[in-house]
Amino acid sequence: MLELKYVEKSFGQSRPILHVRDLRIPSGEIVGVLGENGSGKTTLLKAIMGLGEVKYRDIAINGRPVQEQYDQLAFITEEGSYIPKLTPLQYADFLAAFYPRFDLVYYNKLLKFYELEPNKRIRTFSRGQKSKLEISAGMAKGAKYILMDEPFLGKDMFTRRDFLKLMIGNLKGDETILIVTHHLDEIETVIDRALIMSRGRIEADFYMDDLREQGKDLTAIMAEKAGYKPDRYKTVLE
Ligand SMILES: Nc1ncnc2c1ncn2[C@@H]1O[C@H](COP(=O)(O)OP(=O)(O)OP(=O)(O)O)[C@@H](O)[C@H]1O
Repeated sequence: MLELKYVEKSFGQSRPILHVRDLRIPSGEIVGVLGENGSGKTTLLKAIMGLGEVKYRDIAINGRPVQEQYDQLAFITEEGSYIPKLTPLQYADFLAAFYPRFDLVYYNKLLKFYELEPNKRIRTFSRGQKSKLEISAGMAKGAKYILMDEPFLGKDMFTRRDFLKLMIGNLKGDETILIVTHHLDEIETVIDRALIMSRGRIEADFYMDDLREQGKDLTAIMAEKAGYKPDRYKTVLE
């Protein structure tokens, strides 16, 4: 169970960019973290990871502070958590030392699948290759809590589909996954639960089965929660 009792982040005197209270995510859930640009999704994931300063932070995994159990967490981000001066194979040694459940066989399979050169320095990889390495490392850590910030960014449709299939296919069932994305149609059938963020708060929190029972889909509920006005663009053209 990942439990955010209270987390708040703000810059100066302005309105908090993150303000979340009493959010509980039981083990094994795949949760989509959704919302408009600037709604606080990345800030939420970073707060869980303990990255960046926050005003208040009371977050626990199974009742113990997150900072005591970073080996349980993997953060997959476009910014990259790899060590650029290392090669993928050297990086594997580092990962194996830090993550007790690191799966070298799976990591090597992913490197091969993504056609990543194991003995080339990561810093010399293209943006897309670095991103694939980030995913390979993140998925092979054997972490129980996997936080993904826009894992689809800059990836073509087939790479996105493969990634989802690979991710689902390798889960053991007790992993908790938080996935920030704007690709609603692609994750709609993958996630169990959705959080919709707005202005740093969780505006909606629901299970996909309940949404389907109501005959709604993610796009409709997002538009509803965001107060999307289909004609607003016309104010620019007038
Ligand atoms: N250094 C900063 N100073 C002031 N405001 C900041 C700073 N960094 C982020 N913010 C603000 O925090 C808010 C939340 O940003 P965040 O990156 O979490 O949004 P997001 O939901 O991930 O957006 P996107 O979908 O565009 O990636 C934004 O309104 C952003 O302007």
